[in-house]
Amino acid sequence: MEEKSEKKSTGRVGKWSLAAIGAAIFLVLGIGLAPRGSPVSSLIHRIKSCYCNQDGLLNYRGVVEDCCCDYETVDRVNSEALHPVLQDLVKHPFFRYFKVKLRCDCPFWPDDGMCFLRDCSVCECPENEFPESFRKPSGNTPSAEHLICQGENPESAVDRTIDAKAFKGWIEVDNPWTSDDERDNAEMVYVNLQLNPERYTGYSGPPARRIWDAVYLENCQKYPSGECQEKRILYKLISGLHSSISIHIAADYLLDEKTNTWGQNLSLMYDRVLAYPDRVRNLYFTYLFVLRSVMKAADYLEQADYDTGNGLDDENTELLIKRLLHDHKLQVSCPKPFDEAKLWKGQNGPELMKQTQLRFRNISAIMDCVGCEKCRLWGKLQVLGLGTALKILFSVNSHESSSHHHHHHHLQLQRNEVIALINLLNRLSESIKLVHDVGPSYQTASGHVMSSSHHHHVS
Ligand SMILES: Cc1cc2nc3c(=O)[nH]c(=O)nc-3n(C[C@H](O)[C@H](O)[C@H](O)COP(=O)(O)OP(=O)(O)OC[C@H]3O[C@@H](n4cnc5c(N)ncnc54)[C@H](O)[C@@H]3O)c2cc1C
Repeated sequence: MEEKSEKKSTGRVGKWSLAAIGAAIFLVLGIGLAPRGSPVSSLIHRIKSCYCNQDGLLNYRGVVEDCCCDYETVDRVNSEALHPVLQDLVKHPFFRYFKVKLRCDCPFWPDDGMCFLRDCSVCECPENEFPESFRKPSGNTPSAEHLICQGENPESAVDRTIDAKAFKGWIEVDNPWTSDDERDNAEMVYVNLQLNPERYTGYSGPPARRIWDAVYLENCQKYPSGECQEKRILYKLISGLHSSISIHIAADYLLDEKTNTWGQNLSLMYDRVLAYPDRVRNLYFTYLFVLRSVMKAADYLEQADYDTGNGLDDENTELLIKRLLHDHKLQVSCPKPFDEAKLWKGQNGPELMKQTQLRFRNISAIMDCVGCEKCRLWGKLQVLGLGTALKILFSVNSHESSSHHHHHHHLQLQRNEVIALINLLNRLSESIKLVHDVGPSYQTASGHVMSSSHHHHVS
């Protein structure tokens, strides 16, 4: 396998050099000839924001499309400021427990074999592992029948061990962008996200492909060039999330099943994401979009109640949230990562928004059809996170006053939405860092398909 990939990657560098020369010729000719505002000039603008330098390495420069910050700033602020804070934050009790309906309740393909595979490991989870106040809303712990729906690989099962105290004081409110409802308590279980990292699970082939196809083909097709921002947004958000998922699979991959060796599979990262500049650009877009929503909800997030009954941890959570929201580097170099006020303004604005909302709800429902439990967990969490970002940016007070003060007066989030939002931002932040750190090194070391320094054995 290694040999095959080596050959592939050597060929790739050649292809990149040719692509670089081609792009340079195209730019030189195109800039002079294309009239302003024409499709060609918009294409040139896009190519200008991503080009290959003299070494043939892929390099991202300029402002991230549809956003307000450039690639270098995103990389710098992310690595130096946001990534370390987010990594710390998601380990705290408030952010590590996610309430989720894990039952595979697919409304689209009821006969999907994957969804009926049962494994009773969860039955062993003793009821006293759920803190008292976790159990109260639903009356009792959900039955094993309700809890279970996992794929055939051991890697795909969700570890449901719980070890902390409860949350309180959060209001349960609607989100017009998503289909799951936190109030649907009978079906919900709590999952410790730290015990269930998003990584390789072996979920692939036609079942996985069917999900992605349904997401893209039925709900957010790739837009033709020249399409308005409102029509691009959903595709870009999902594509950015898809890139992030692929990067996490490649970053934590089962390299050798026999010895249970996990590590980075850089050739996979390249083949699935880095080889497609569009997918990388969409990752940056999604990151900035979600980051903007967090910044817009700053007042709300700062005043929210992070009490889980773990004194010092909860105080730290509040401090870290403040640090994230008021980071000096971020405020100075990227104060408004995305400008949501520009959207839905035209005559068709409200109608387009309604369509986008319906499509997003559909995508959210499709997550119930993911036939691998761990993938479903992270799929649902991240789609809820995106839905929360969309709600913050577009649904709060959209028909009333748009004044700053008014906006915050009306914003209401479920605890679970906040958990999903911050965990999503952390996942995207990790992906941005991985692309930035290992992308160029992979291309330089063209013969090495896997990084040998990152392997680890798990017993
Ligand atoms: C919601 C969800 C969560 C998942 N989580 C996990 C997980 O945690 N661990 C795990 O091992 N597997 C997970 N999977 C499976 C994983 O995403 C892949 O489907 C699987 O690894 C097979 O990959 P593939 O190479 O066939 O391409 P896929 O990733 O399945 O892509 C399918 C097609 O979509 C297009 N495409 C790919 N990437 C992009 C992009 N960024 N933007 C636009 N179009 C794109 C391409 O045409 C590609 O052929 C998940 C799947 C889903 C649907």
